[in-house]
Amino acid sequence: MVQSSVLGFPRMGVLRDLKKANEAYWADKISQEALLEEGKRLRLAHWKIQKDAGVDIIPSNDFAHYDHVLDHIQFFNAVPERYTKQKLSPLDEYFAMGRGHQKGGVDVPALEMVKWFDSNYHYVKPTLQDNQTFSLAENPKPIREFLEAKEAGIITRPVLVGPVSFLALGKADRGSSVNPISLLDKLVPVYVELLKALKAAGAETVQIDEPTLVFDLAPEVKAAFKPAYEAFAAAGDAIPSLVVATYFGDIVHNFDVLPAFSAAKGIHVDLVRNPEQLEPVIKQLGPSQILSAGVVDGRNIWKNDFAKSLDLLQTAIKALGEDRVIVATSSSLLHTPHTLASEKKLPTDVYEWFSFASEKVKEVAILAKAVTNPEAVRAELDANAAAIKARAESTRTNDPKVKERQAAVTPEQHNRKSGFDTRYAQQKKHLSLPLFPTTTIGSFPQTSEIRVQRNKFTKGEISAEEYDNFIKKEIDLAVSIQDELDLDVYVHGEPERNDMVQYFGERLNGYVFTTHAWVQSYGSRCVRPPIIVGDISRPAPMTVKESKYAASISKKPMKGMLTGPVTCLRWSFPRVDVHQSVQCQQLALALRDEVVDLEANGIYVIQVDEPALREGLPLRKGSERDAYLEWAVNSFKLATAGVEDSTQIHSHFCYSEFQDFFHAIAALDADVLSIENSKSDAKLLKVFIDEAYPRHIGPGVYDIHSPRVPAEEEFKQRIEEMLEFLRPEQLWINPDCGLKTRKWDEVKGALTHMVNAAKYFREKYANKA
Ligand SMILES: Nc1nc2c(c(=O)[nH]1)N[C@@H](CNc1ccc(C(=O)N[C@@H](CCC(=O)N[C@@H](CCC(=O)N[C@@H](CCC(=O)O)C(=O)O)C(=O)O)C(=O)O)cc1)CN2
Ligand code: MET
Ligand SMILES: [Zn+2]
Repeated sequence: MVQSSVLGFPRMGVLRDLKKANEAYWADKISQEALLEEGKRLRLAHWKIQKDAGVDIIPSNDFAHYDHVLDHIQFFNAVPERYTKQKLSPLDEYFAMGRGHQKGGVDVPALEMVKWFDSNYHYVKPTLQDNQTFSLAENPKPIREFLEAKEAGIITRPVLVGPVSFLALGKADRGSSVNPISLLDKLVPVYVELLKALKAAGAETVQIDEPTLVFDLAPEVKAAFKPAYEAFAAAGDAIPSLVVATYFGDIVHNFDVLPAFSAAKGIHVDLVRNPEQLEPVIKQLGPSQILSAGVVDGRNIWKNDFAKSLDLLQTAIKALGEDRVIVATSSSLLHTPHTLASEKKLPTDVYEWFSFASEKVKEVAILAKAVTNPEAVRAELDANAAAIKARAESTRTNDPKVKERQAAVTPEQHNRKSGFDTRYAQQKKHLSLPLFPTTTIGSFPQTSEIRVQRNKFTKGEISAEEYDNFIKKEIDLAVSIQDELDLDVYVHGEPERNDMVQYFGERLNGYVFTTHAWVQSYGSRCVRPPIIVGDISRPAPMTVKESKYAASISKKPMKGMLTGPVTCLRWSFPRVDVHQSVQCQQLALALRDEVVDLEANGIYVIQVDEPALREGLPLRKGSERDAYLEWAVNSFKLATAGVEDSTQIHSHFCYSEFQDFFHAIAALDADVLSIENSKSDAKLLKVFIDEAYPRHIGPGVYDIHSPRVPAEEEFKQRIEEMLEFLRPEQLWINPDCGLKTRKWDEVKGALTHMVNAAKYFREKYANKA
């Protein structure tokens, strides 16, 4: 019999229940018991959804109150001393690592949080010491949750991040220099202890995730698999059997690692991303090893094409036999929304094209039956074929006008009229900016008042005019505060935007959007990615009204604010029927019109944000990366190059790893770049001298993720450090990202100090000149 399996289920619940419970607990509105009870309720509900769908292998320990990697940090007792010494309850210590803790005399910042592979999910980085030790926490979470499910009558397959990936995804703590992978010998025995305990509790199999296998691995990381998995093999029957799971890429380039898993029961591979790895992987399996075939997409919301999946599954069964193939999701379903059933406003034809997590678990179960006995699920197969056909034939997907315009794109459209020196000379005259110009990244606090008014407008409780007037008042407030702060380039504050991507999706043809399709981004923060269903075009200006109004009441240059084509694409659910480069170029053309319209309406500084440009970089070096960089950079240039030399194009990136990516950022040819650098060493800026970067740069001078207001001295010191690497006439002074998650008093305090520091250097350098 072919079995079905799910690698992980989303945690938030139907109505973002977990977000609400966590935030209520943080605000002291509910007790710790109430929060833990809510977690338990959600886990049970999610197991039941999978059981009722007929899934054979259901995961446990995939749930997390904040992040699953953070769970491992805690149950392996790898919590840095700055947290343990606070003697908080385990739950509070856990949240302190996730989001910092400032309460009752305790003041510790959060651990670093970074992107999970190429997704918009963020995990907490294991932060390791030179003298790091590991041990198993008392009553560790994987055991607790396994028993919880068992009590409810479900024998689950616990999920663990494997030891090599756990270490490889970590880093040395500040002040330590340990190479994380060198800690393997200390960590593996603790895994063995945990696996033994799981076996004793009744677990037959464990899913052990080693997703780093899709990367190009450093030799010492690659070499770590053998000793780790030999230690597991040596434990024999004392531990459950293991299925080693990989996802988000292919593992063919790491086949020399596979012998390390010879004692494992099976290997899971992502056949959505890389179907071509199926046959080579089959050849690599040991004589009785199982293939877990990831055919149902964990990263996107399209209904599975059963005919296509069944083809892959048949190939596997022919080679391995029914008992050695498991039908699975490609990855955890963490990256998909909870259920399509909540969507009451989708066009009916389009509704039939999608599957969210609760529907995907049914697909896995149906495929497992269909592959050996199609007649048993004939109705489901027919309905699926009809839905796939309807989408293929839909007129929604095709817009001949968009295609015509794409066919007519010329190389010249990607280039500004003149080089930077000529442009800058004109911009200087036109904008009359001082040395060390100050600005912000776009958003100002999204207050609860703003959310309430938007919600009322969405529900029809206030009219469009009332909502517009409210937004105007918010812009008035933002402008008057910037007057007081004496900033140099203003922003309107983005009060009209629910989210920097969703907002644009809602204004473009070719998109549909949802009402409840939330996906966790980090901790309790969620996003509702809009869905690209067809060719994209712009029916009308999207931001001109607000920017024009803001400019009309402002005595300084007003910066227009757009989300770039790559970020719009990456933070949406893209189509899978045309290449992403095609969708990105369509977005670029729509944004190009917006940029030109902003300019025509008196906006002469325009920022096009691309924070997802780096995240979209293919995980492995090589030709795929080069191809991505070419179309991604071209899309940005196409979107922005339609303006006069005197109009200044800014772009913003909020991640610090720009070194390996420098050439792509430089190739964008933006007049001004703002980058997140506040948490890293200013030395990283050296690349800008080494590469003789000619244009202007605003490395974030402070971290907006923290409520903390840095002193004026800290700003001065930071700027002083930056001036070691950047020329004074090149340097802008700005925060490291938008201020939407902050409160107004924090913003005013920090920006006052920031502007004062800029003025200090302005004076100092004026005297020098
Ligand atoms: N798409 C995207 N990805 C990103 C970022 C980003 O800004 N956008 N930033 C980086 C970090 N990730 C982030 C992700 C989410 C949030 C965030 O603040 N999310 C908000 C939701 C934002 C939103 O869409 N809000 C809507 C809907 C608000 C809402 O909750 N409405 C209630 C009803 C209104 C109420 O009574 O509160 C509901 O629908 O239930 C709005 O403002 O209109 C949240 O989780 O709280 C921040 C950073 C990387 N990835
Ligand atoms: N303009 C956007 C903002 O200020 C850029 C955010 S990048 C995640 O919020
Ligand atoms: Zn940002």
